[in-house]
Amino acid sequence: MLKIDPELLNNASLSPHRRALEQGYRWLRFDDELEQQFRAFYLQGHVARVRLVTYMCIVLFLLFVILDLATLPAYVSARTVSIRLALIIPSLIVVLLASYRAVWRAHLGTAVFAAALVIGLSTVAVIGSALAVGYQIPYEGILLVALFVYLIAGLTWRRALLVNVVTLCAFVIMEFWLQTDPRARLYQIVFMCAANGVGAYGAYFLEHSIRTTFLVNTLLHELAALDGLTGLSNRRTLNIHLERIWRQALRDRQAVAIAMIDIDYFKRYNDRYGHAPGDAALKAVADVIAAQARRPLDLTARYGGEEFAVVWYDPVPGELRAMGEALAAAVAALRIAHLDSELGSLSVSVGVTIGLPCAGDNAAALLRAADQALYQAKRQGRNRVVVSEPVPALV
Ligand SMILES: Nc1nc2c(ncn2[C@@H]2O[C@H](COP(=O)(O)OP(=O)(O)OP(=O)(O)O)[C@@H](O)[C@H]2O)c(=O)[nH]1
Repeated sequence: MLKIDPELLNNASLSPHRRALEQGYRWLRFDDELEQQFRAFYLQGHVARVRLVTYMCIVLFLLFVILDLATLPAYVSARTVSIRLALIIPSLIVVLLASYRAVWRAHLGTAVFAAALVIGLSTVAVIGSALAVGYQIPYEGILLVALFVYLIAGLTWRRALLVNVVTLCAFVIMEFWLQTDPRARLYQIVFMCAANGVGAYGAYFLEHSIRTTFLVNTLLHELAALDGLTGLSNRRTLNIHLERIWRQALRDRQAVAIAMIDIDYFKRYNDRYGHAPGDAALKAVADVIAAQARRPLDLTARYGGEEFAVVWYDPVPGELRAMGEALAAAVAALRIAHLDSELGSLSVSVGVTIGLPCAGDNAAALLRAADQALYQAKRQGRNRVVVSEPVPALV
């Protein structure tokens, strides 16, 4: 198993990904929501490979058809070739189609699972159909299929195990039914079980590592993009997001608004109540701020210390003040006691501004204008909202 650096876990926020890494996933399953995310990640990384492997399989099975026609008596090859052409090749074509059609791609995993099942059972049928007419054909092909299903097909471990257990059962039944040589039967069943053991063991560790990679990837992304204390975006993410939606707003001829929010007298709060309650208050304020920007292109960030930013894409200009006041009211509604503030409870000052992007400008001017509005709110006595004039030349 891959060992995770404990420092990485200590620094990451308490996300479901961190929890999964701490709790482990020896049964190769996460909680429902995380499992869905993992499946999407797994599929995304496997589409190209599954497609390539499917082409290889089609070529391989067509070669088997040629081999059957060249080496087997006609009364045997008539059976084996028809199974390969009527069942195996069509199931592989379905997988190929699912890998190409965007609308079907969500079902690619199911298509591979069904194809693997068809291939496993058809291979048993190929061997059985020959045995039924008294002809022993090499059974090694089915060992190849078992290892292929575990290690190459891109199936999750549980699905690969299910396919192989079903195939193994069918193989054992077929051997007892049609195999007349008890020594051959014993050897073939033992080798099938051994191939399953080796395949299942290898596939387990492979998927465990892929799950670890998925979790660590997400944690690293969180560490780079989010603020560790509040879980909001950090300043770097804010800047990247702002530049991105600025360009989009320029294309769509839409406005962008920013609110800068700063907790009032937070130094006094820390001094009176201590740093840990200060952290808890920051987190509570961050949570209510996060609830004020929910549309896909909106963003809430911790700008630094006790200062936050909210970005709204395409807001209604006449509602800017109301949006700023909603932020301040949501914080006031927390009723966090602050006896060293005139109000007796924690409050925020808010500066809001709006801009309509023009070619050649950038979002920094908007951020500066929101910061100046916040500065004015502080100078005017705190616990208030100042809405600045739209950024000149931007609106
Ligand atoms: N507990 C805690 N405090 C923090 C954190 N980040 C910054 N601070 C504190 O926030 C305080 C900010 O103080 P100032 O910049 O003087 O602002 P203020 O006391 O809020 O005064 P005004 O903004 O003018 O109302 C400082 O005491 C910082 O130590 C943090 O992550 N946790």
